[in-house]
Amino acid sequence: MGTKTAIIKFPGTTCEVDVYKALLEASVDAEIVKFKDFDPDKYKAVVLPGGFSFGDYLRAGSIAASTETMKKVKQMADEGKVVIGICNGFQILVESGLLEGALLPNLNLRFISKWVYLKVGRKDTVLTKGLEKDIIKMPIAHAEGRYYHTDPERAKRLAVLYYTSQDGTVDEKYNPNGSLFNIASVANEEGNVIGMMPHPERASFKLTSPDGATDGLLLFRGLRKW
Ligand SMILES: NC(=O)CC[C@H](N)C(=O)O
Repeated sequence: MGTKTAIIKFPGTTCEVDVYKALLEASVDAEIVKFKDFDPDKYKAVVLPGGFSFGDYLRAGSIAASTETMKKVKQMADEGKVVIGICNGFQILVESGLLEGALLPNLNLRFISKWVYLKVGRKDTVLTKGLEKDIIKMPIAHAEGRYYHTDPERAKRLAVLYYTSQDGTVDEKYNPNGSLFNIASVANEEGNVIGMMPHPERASFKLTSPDGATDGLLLFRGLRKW
């Protein structure tokens, strides 16, 4: 089995270079791979970065979800390897059934781009295990990020990050898109498959964060430790 992390690029993926640089900063050995060239045996982990795969046609993530590539990613997940979806990557993971729930259009039907505070609900996942902070800060940038699950109890069980105030109050006031229970991220039970709407790669460098926040890097270091 390979030791590298694959960053998979579909047509329309836009965040692969940012993710690559952030993983490098977190000392994770990674490379960008075009979706058709992806060979699962070469990797121990996969990141599906953000963007607009296949132009977000039908629903964001739905066309990428039906590719042969995602069958291979599912096989990796079943073997216990790591699968991480960021923003459009999260949309692909729910569309392909690797994660439960759905990502609906934002309640205000607009693309929302802003920095948010996030409360960490689960510390048994690849990205949050051993995380020293309980509240982290990162930007969101999406039009279809309203998390929904038909079973509210399951949603609570699987939730990893919640939109919150700076001091950790989870309230509708701090819900940017209408997500169920303010959920910004969910993982599977095992914690090896995780999706999140916020962009950790955009909060990994002091130079490009408004107040020097590098909480995204803490999450990527989780992958390194795992
Ligand atoms: N930043 C992104 O990954 C964009 C997500 C997605 N295509 C949306 O607009 O909902």
